[in-house]
Amino acid sequence: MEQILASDLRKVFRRPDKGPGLKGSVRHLFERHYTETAAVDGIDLAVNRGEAVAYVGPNGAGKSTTIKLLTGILVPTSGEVRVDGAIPHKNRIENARRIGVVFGQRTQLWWDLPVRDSLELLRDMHGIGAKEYSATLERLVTTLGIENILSSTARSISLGQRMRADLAAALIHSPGTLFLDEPTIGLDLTVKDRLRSFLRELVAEGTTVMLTTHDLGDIEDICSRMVIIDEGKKLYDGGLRAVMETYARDRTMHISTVRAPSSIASIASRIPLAKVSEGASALEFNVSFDPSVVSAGEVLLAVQAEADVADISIDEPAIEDVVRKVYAHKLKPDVGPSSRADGSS
Ligand SMILES: Nc1ncnc2c1ncn2[C@@H]1O[C@H](COP(=O)(O)OP(=O)(O)OP(=O)(O)O)[C@@H](O)[C@H]1O
Repeated sequence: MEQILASDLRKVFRRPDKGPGLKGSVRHLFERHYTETAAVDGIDLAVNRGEAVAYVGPNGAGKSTTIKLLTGILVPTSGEVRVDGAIPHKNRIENARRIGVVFGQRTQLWWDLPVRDSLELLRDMHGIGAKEYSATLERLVTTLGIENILSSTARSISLGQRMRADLAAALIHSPGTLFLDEPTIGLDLTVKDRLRSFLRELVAEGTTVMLTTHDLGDIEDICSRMVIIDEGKKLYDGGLRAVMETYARDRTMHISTVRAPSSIASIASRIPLAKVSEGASALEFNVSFDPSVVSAGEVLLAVQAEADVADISIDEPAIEDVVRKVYAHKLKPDVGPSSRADGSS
């Protein structure tokens, strides 16, 4: 059954178009001009229960606006939206009881209250029974590792701790649908891993997750389906694997050396399956490779045989590049939950 349903969903923002200075403001009083932006422009979406969907696109594509429409924060200009059977902006309280929301940049914790008090306030707001509350709290505290921050105020904890506490706040009422907007932004790798594996567990248990992120690692770890939007319109809806294998394969290793390598060509000849290019200075160069063909370890061994390596870093493809490539090559959309490109359901 579909947990999230959007049909020809549109949201148009209207901004006053004033000329500069006082003259512009006065003229606007008599002659009103507006600029309209269709932030969400005819989106159709059907997400099944227990599905984890990555909702991605470049800056300004309309992701946050869609999430706001699905969570009832915004009212659509036209079209239909339903989450777990309810119309979010018409049944705001009912909807809030059934969904969990994490906006990575904001917190729903009370800033000056201990985390435990915030969770208790949410318990009262959602009318959760004592037994159910203590069982859910115990699970969240253990899985998210937040025992030692329960008595600290949200103001006084680190970003990683706050994100985990925020996730606990979003899940304290055991929602069936979880909306996550950049949930791992600014977190270190250990905390990211912990959050990602917890989210995988929830999905396996049947929670529906809609994830907005610029982090390809989040997407690969949590989701099996990807929806790409740009300028408010859907560009791709289908299996994640098809997109990743076609457009997000290559990694780039940036290498800096103690002495300038004698020849880039001789490095390239050792790793014919990779592409070697010059770097920003004579002491740097880059190797682009497909990890399914040649591993990072093999690349490094080949490089070390020719150059005195001082430091390396490896870039993952940016989500913006993936979107650009999907757009440029028109990867065939595989719309609909029952016909994923990678066969997942
Ligand atoms: N309240 C608003 N009033 C006017 N225009 C808005 C408003 N909110 C968003 N927009 C515009 O709608 C478009 C989509 O914005 P939105 O925040 O949904 O994009 P996004 O995909 O979430 O971007 P980002 O990745 O930068 O967060 C943008 O052009 C933005 O300027």
